[in-house]
Amino acid sequence: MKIAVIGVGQMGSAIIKGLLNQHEDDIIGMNPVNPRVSKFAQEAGFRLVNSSEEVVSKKPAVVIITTPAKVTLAVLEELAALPAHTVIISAAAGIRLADIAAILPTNPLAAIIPNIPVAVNAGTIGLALGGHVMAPAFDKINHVLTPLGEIIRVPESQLGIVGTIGGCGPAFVDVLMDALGDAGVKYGLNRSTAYRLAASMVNGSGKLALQTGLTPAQLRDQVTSPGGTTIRGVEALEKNGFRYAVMDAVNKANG
Ligand SMILES: NC(=O)C1=CN([C@@H]2O[C@H](COP(=O)(O)OP(=O)(O)OC[C@H]3O[C@@H](n4cnc5c(N)ncnc54)[C@H](OP(=O)(O)O)[C@@H]3O)[C@@H](O)[C@H]2O)C=CC1
Ligand SMILES: O=C(O)[C@@H]1CCC=N1
Repeated sequence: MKIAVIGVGQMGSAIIKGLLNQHEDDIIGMNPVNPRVSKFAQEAGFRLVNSSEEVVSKKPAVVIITTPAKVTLAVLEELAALPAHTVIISAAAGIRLADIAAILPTNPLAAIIPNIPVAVNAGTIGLALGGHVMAPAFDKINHVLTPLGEIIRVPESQLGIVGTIGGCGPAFVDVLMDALGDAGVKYGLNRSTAYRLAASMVNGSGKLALQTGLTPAQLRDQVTSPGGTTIRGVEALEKNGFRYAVMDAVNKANG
């Protein structure tokens, strides 16, 4: 399938890596030319173009927009001549499906908020469908997104909070892993061992939650042995407002 990714920055690159890992789609990236993106295209092995006209002329089956929100509608205007069957998937946080439909009224539309782990096919992708998504378009959306990670389908009204937890969340977890890494170094681990330990622990905790379906509180209770060490750490987290700090991070990012 011919897939164009418009905006080959952090998110666009992660999506391209995830797509190239999994199947042999024909990937076209579109980005203003610069050494960073040229090097990435050469190393990863996809075609790079630098104008919307070139994207339109290639008649892609799916276009994924990962440009900054402030330029996204202008970029979509440039893509208005795409064939009506081209599915448009916008990953630009804050751009509404209605705004896209005003520019591309006949194309099947979807809005997503992916996250950076799509690069290793372990992403979390909030998905809201827009107009004209009949079975063939839905199949194309699934073809593109399923290999990238878990799809959380929600009404568009919930895409903001899904994007805050799923899309911003990796940065919050990265802060946690960074702090755990520092703590490991304080107690004598070398830095790479400390980071590997933290990442593996986060990976396993997520996997256990998904596979068992237990609540976070139930899982925490499995770890806190009576009179043991973990409950003392949990007490310190409560004393220091960890739970509120996390909720307030979501408040701020979602605001
Ligand atoms: N990063 C993330 O985890 C997530 C990001 N998103 C969304 O993805 C979008 C991009 O974010 P992010 O990747 O972090 O930002 P980046 O700044 O890393 O990437 C944006 C890319 O878009 C390119 N660009 C700018 N203008 C145009 C244009 N007119 N045509 C084509 N390409 C253009 C930039 O080019 P240049 O090389 O010149 O800078 C850059 O490569 C945002 O809308 C954001 O909301 C959504 C979910 C998660
Ligand atoms: O920071 C941002 O604005 C984007 C949206 C979700 C994750 N990154």
